[in-house]
Amino acid sequence: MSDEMSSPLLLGAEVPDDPPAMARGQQTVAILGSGDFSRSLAVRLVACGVSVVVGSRCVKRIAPGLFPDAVELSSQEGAVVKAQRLVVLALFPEHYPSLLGIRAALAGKVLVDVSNAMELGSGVSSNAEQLAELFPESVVVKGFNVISAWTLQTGTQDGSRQVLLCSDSVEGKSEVAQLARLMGFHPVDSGDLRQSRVLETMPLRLFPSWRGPLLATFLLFLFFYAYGFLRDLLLPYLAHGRDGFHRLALALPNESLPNVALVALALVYLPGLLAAWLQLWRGTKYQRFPRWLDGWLLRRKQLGLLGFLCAALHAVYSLCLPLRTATRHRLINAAYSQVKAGVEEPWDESGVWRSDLYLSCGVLALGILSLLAITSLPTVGNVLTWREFTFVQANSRNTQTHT
Ligand SMILES: NC(=O)C1=CN([C@@H]2O[C@H](COP(=O)(O)OP(=O)(O)OC[C@H]3O[C@@H](n4cnc5c(N)ncnc54)[C@H](OP(=O)(O)O)[C@@H]3O)[C@@H](O)[C@H]2O)C=CC1
Ligand SMILES: [Cu+2]
Repeated sequence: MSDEMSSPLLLGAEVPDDPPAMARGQQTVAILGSGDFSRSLAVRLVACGVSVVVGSRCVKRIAPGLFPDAVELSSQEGAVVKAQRLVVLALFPEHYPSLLGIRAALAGKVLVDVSNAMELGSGVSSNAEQLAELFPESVVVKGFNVISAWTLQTGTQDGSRQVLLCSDSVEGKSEVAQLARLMGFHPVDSGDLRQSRVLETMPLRLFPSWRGPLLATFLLFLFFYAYGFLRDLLLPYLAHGRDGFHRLALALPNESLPNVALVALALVYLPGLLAAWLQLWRGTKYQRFPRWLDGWLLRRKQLGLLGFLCAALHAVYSLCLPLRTATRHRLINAAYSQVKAGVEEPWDESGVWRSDLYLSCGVLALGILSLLAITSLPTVGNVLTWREFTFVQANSRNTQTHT
């Protein structure tokens, strides 16, 4: 588990901190549309000391009290005229052409497109690119589309602080970045307007970076489970008629899980070694890795967290072992046989030691793995210095020797 970002887009440079051209309170931002997104954004901006004018097709239809008192309501054109530079389009993209009537007013303004794609891999050009074509005299910046109206309103505490921005205009992008920063977000430069194709489909993708690791973990589990089934249940049954099929539900998963955890952990560290080896072999580090390796490197954190999940499940399963009826039965049976055989003190020194050491190693390994998992979370990783982070990551790797 390393500090890798989960998407190539997130690798974009942070937008540089410009000297504030428009300080707090001095700028007026126009928002076109009076729907959910518009309202949430207006509330947020007002709270951050930015003056807001909302442009609606019909101001009278807006319910009183929907927007904070500080927000000025106006016609679409009126709002655009009042805005110094930034005009946020809180409308659905199919309504962009309806703005052609106020094209002259929009000229020279920065249009912030917050829309999302309707389906994956639909058109060739994105909403933002189409907008730029409709309004060639305006600057188009794509952004905020991965932020929900809810996040805008409740603040930025709940994780999603990043605002991905893209535009062909560096200046426009940095103006929007400033606004995002003012609202407490973390603007990230995702490149030129072509990148909007990726940005717009992001909210539609369900855990994109988790799919591969989940599949790998599932297949690994299936493999170890099937192997355990063949070796410990089916073959003894066929060879000696020994019926151990009651182990299918708890004992067998419990034996498969640590194997999956270990292999997943190995898969976390393997691509780094492969990458280093490839760089040495090529004699340069300024060449791109093959796609499969790139994808693998980017998904190390997910693999590691899934490995951690398996290890944690293994711990819980192991704690349940003594609760099984089968265990109780075996215990009573052993006691009975012992009484029958007249044995008084069956203390097995090496067996006792082995079981204690085994459990102790398991607990330690899980503890270290937890540390690794926790420090790989961005919120925790951020409070560690780079040296501290690598120290934890490298040392945990060296001590993972469980089972
Ligand atoms: N809601 C969310 O959580 C998020 C929304 N977005 C994006 O924000 C944009 C707006 O979403 P949202 O606020 O939820 O949508 P709503 O349906 O709530 O609001 C859309 C607004 O568009 C305005 N509008 C302008 N022209 C037209 C027209 N011709 N026909 C109908 N409506 C028109 C209307 O305002 P009026 O009548 O005042 O003109 C209407 O209130 C979308 O592109 C969406 O993808 C992005 C991220 C999150
Ligand atoms: Cu174990």
